[in-house]
Amino acid sequence: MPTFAVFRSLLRLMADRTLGLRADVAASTMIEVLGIGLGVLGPYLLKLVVDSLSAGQVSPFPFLLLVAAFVLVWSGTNLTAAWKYVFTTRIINGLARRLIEGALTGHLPKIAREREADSGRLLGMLERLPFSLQLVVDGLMGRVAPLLIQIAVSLAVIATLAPPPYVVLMIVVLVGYYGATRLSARRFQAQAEATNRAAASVSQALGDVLRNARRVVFNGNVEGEIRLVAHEGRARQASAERLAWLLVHTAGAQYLVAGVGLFLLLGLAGLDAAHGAISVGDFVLLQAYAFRLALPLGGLGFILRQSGVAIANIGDVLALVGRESRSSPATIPTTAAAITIDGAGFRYGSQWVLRDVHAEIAPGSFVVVAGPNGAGKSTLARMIAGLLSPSEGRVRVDGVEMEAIDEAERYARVLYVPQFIGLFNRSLGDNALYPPTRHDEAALRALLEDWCFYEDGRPVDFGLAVGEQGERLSGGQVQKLELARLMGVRASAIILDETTSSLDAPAEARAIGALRARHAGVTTLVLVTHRLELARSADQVIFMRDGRLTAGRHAALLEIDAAYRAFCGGDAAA
Ligand SMILES: Nc1ncnc2c1ncn2[C@@H]1O[C@H](COP(=O)(O)OP(=O)(O)OP(=O)(O)O)[C@@H](O)[C@H]1O
Repeated sequence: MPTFAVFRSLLRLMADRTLGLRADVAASTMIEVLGIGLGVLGPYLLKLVVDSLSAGQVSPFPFLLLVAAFVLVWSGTNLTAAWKYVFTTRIINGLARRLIEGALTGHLPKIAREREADSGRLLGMLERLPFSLQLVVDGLMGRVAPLLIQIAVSLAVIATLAPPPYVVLMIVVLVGYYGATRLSARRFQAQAEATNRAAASVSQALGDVLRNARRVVFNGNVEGEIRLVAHEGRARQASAERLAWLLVHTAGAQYLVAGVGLFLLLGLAGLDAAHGAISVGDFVLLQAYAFRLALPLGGLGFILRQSGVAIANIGDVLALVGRESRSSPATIPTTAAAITIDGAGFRYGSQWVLRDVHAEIAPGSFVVVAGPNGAGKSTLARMIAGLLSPSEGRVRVDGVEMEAIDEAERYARVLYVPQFIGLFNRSLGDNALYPPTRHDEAALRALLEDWCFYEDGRPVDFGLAVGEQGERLSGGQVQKLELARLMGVRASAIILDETTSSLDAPAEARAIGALRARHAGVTTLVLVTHRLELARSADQVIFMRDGRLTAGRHAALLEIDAAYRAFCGGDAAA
């Protein structure tokens, strides 16, 4: 995102009434204006001190008054900088909060839908955001505007005190400085974006290793992974160094212009002062303003280097904000879904994994989707749930194509339970009662105890911290918890993508039996599974192989589909 677009978006957010930052922006601007005023006044008071000294006769009281005023103004200038920080901190926190909320609202649905979504990269991006805002809002926007004002005020003051050639000289120097900066700006921005991408790759690599700590450690590859992360780190470092060198070249050109200008200014002013054309005080004033301009311009170089990467980071986050709006609360469906799969197919990129499949799923029925690994079962399940749009044909729920329905409505109608149930690192109760379940704790506890949540019959502790991804629970317990939660969910259809894979056969039969009884007639249940115990009692089996499907009752499929017979193996006889 171009730098000015980033600035524009940030300014718009600062002015947004709902964000409540207007008062802080106004306060920080007023303090800045005060600081600039004092900053301009300081050198002028110093000139008066020097002039009164050069005049020879110094009366102590007015002189000390002048010195006191100078010291007060000097202290005030520094105090305003600290005072302003209180308000910029509020502005930065407000912006960070809004941007992080916006990015989560906009991007979470994408992460949920797409398997390739990369949460490590996003986490790094959001973690770097407050620091990036600090650099851009406080460092760049907070300094460039005052700097420009300061330049204008300094020029105006010099114009009133010094002969016109000095003003012309200063303008020429500033234009030259701007030109030297502008020349390398494009390369600088491209390199800053590359450095930001390299930083994101480090976040991604680190996130990946941390998430897979067990795989790394148990396979004895800590060294290998550290090397991999270090490799990404070196790439980031190399990119940051290239950025720093670009800045050195830019600074070289800038200071060549500024140095020549300063030499001419001080040289001419010194000679004029020596000849009495200007006073020594005027000379002091000129050099003070010249340095007042040169010092912040020099500091700007460092800010520019840091903020180039920061702007790229903020641009990335801004690009995620508002791509999807926060959905309005969905109406809770009251009838079971009828699902029609009509010539549907799906391809990932150019690779077709499903072609021209047809099936009808009756409302309120229990359907088992079975088939070998990679046959396309999850892909079909995700198409039914409206997470993937068919690449050909149509999938309709109650006669409506899912992509035509608002996202919140879509998920309220058809609830998809993914293959991997990642629990929150919260209490067992928080996970078990996670929305949209409407169960109460007592009912859920009774259910879990009935399903032998603990083999030894221990009471279920709802306050238990389950750990990251629920790792303090067994795989079967996680699935029992999820299935128990679903007992309290109201939806037109629930798609269980291998949600029973860790349960033993009796536990699976009991949990699915309970779900069927609970949702009888009001919810269509679709279970993706490799195990065929439940296929026998299902209202329909959808058997998938090589991206195609056959559908029917278990017994009928055994009759007509040799592949299904082979897939069932020993079960076929049963
Ligand atoms: N995001 C993706 N990008 C590219 N290919 C994908 C993606 N997701 C799945 N696939 C491919 O699509 C094919 C079908 O995958 P799918 O997960 O639907 O199969 P499945 O029948 O559910 O398999 P399993 O029983 O092993 O879970 C596989 O070859 C898989 O590699």
